[in-house]
Amino acid sequence: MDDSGIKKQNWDVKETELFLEILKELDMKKCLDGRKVRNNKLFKVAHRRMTAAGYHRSVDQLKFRWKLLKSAYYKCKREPDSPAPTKIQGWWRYEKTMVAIMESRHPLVGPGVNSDRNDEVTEESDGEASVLHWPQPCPDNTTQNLDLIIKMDPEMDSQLKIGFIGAGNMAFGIAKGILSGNVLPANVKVSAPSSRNLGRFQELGIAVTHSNIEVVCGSDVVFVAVKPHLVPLVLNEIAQHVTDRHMIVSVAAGVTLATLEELLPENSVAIRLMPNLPCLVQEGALLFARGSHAKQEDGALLRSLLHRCGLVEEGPEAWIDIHTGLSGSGVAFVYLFAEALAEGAVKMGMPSALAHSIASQTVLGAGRLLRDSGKHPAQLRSEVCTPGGTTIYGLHTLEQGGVRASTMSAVESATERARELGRKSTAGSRK
Ligand SMILES: NC(=O)C1=CN([C@@H]2O[C@H](COP(=O)(O)OP(=O)(O)OC[C@H]3O[C@@H](n4cnc5c(N)ncnc54)[C@H](O)[C@@H]3O)[C@@H](O)[C@H]2O)C=CC1
Ligand SMILES: O=C(O)[C@@H]1CCC=N1
Repeated sequence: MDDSGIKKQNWDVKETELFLEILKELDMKKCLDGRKVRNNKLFKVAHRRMTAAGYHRSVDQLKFRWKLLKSAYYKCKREPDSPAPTKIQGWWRYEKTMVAIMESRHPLVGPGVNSDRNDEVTEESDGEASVLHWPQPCPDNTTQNLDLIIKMDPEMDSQLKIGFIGAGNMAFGIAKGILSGNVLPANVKVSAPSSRNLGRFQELGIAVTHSNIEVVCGSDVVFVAVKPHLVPLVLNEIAQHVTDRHMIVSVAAGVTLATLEELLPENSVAIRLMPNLPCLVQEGALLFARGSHAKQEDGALLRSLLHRCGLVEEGPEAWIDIHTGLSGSGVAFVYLFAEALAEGAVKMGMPSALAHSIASQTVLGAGRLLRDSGKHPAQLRSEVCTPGGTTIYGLHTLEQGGVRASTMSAVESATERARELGRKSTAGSRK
């Protein structure tokens, strides 16, 4: 076979970064066990995702690129002080992600272990790109992880039918996020009693109806996005149409999995999700908990659907109310702070429009730096403070106003309120 096309590839930075991010997200450490068939599946998923992003590389090209990246990683690991040049141009850009990928599979690559450090290649050398030599079989959960990856295959998302009951702000935020992934607008339907909010969904190409039952009958995944007190009413209405085909995802604050499961037919797959409004701009923070009949792969499917909405995490149900206070409601606390920042500037004489525009950019920049640097907020705060400078004077004033205690109390109150709504929904569902 002529493999010159495999060896001579010009990869640009963005493409390589995307490839590594995909491998990291697919958690390849758990999936590659040296068996060619599994490697192939993993690289096929990566190939589809790269293609969807506009990068057309064959599976063999991806494997060869990965082999070169691994080779560079081992070179640097062997000679940390003055690594020999690698065959990867601009290697330093990728080193951090490679370390994250490789070192998360630490038990397999540590010193003295039969690691794959000897399978280095250069672009001119061996070129046996189709077999990756992984050191030893992964534990038995490999098959399960592979199932998860296959569930997360974007092609699968594109075939799913998604329904929303309720056409409010949160349904719109999630729908926008989902559509920026692999779900097609033609596969989405939303219902609400009045047409008032439906227009903006139609603008996205989503079908609309006034019938909740129509949404359920035409969907695999149904998001229940009505106000919490309406959840029992809606679930009573749709229950007899819910089958084992469905995954019912409630975003209602406080409404517990126990309530959802009580109102749905036996063995229904129910998930409790707490999103937040920045899903609208794909910067949401979402936490979900699975009901007693929702399997790990149902969680993986939901993650895959929502991955463009922002950060998606799974946790025990007890954390959902806390997340509601921290993040579902927390965005409103941040807006209050942004508004107050701007008003402070207006008070000092700046035009309002400019003050608000700078306040929003300040919140955005502070948030991105906090997330991307991985530093503790106190560390970043100290980096802004010059001794005797302006910031420490301002911080002193904030502390005198009790901003820290009142923010903590705000999260606490919102969490408690979510718990209270949960108790009410449980009582309501038993009536
Ligand atoms: N807005 C937010 O930032 C967040 C909201 N949530 C939760 O999301 C849910 C929805 O909240 P929002 O979107 O803010 O509310 P919203 O008031 O904007 O939307 C509610 C929608 O439900 C529709 N509706 C009312 N009765 C209905 C029925 N019987 N059948 C079908 N649709 C019906 C309304 O027409 C409206 O379109 C709530 O349970 C809330 O706790 C969760 C996280 C954040
Ligand atoms: O205020 C509420 O009840 C909803 C839940 C979290 C954000 N908004």
